[in-house]
Amino acid sequence: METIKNIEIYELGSPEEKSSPWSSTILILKLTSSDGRVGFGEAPTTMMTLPVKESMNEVARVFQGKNYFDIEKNLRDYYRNAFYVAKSVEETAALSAFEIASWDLIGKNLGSPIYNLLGGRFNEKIRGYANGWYSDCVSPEDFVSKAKSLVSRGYSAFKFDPFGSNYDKITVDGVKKAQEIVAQMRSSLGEGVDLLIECHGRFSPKYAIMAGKALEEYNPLFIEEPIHPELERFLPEFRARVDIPVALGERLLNKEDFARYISDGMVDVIQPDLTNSKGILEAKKIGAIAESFGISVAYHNAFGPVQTAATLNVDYTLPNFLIQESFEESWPSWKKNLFTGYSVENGTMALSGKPGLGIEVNEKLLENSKVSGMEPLGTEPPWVVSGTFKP
Ligand SMILES: O=C(O)C(=O)C[C@H](O)[C@H](O)CO
Ligand SMILES: [Mg+2]
Repeated sequence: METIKNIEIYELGSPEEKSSPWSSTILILKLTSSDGRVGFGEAPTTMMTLPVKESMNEVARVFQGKNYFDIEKNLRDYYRNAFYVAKSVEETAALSAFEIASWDLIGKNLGSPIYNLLGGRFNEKIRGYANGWYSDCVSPEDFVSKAKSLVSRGYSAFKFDPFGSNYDKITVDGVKKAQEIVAQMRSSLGEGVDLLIECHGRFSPKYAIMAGKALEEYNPLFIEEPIHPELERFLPEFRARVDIPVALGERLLNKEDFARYISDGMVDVIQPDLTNSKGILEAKKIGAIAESFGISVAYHNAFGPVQTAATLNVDYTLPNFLIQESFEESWPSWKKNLFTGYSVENGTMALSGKPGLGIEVNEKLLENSKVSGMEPLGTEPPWVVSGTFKP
């Protein structure tokens, strides 16, 4: 029986090269098995780096010495012991890292890419959309100029948050400014490009409807997290009043949450983040739940390279896959060079096809990028693309 022997947690970053404020550090898990194989996982950070890192130490108490093939049993074993915390984002994020690293070991043990163990390549091409590209963009011209440079590199879909510093409420001027940005993006880039509107869950319901209705005529592919996440009971009204598909899911933590949102008519496109919602197998199960309701999947992917590789392995296998988020174009070099094994070219994402996740680590960079703790908060919330939370 092959077991999990060594567990190492790396908090990585670079004081010189900041990444997106919410992921200027990443948490990488390295599992070494009794048969000498190495598997990598990743947990997200945002405002929770240290709690997630501590939760990984808690989860290690369950996974240490276990058979890494026993994905279902090991996660259930944690759940049965955790009692109070099994649905905290810190715990599900920590569990995700161990689950992803276990799959990396499984694929390497069997000599197979993970996607071939989950149903194979239903999708040959994975269309990516760019996020993170619009730092310091305030005017419509700013957004268009940066987007055009990515169009020239093959991207045909762009996610962006055009709402500046509006929060809870939005002013008439704020709606007008957002409308001008989206209108200019549409008129300059044409109908062949998909526009994905990010709200970051910033609005109260009525203001979300006001903002959403102002953007209908530009036919966005979807509008993401229009309403504060705790006010999800108003999403059916938003969907009835605004003729733009609603996307959400990065903050949902398990298949039960997604089943509830879908069956209660709250969402049109789901966006699970498999480093928040317990990893690869849960992501596949969530995708199947959505498929049974005719709902598409566009996995959230905003942190690091192990997350991208794990997500791509699931993307390949989903009949109801829609489009894949990528921040790679805006990553600093330390994050870009940490692993090799997948590509993001001309707006299309692809894995190497090597066993496991399909990626290889740069050991030297792994050792040399160790940091401790997030940088202090700035003048903007850490969840925005830098330089955009402006009136
Ligand atoms: O990528 C997205 O959809 C985001 O909303 C990015 C968020 O700012 C990030 O995930 C916060 O942790
Ligand atoms: Mg989002």
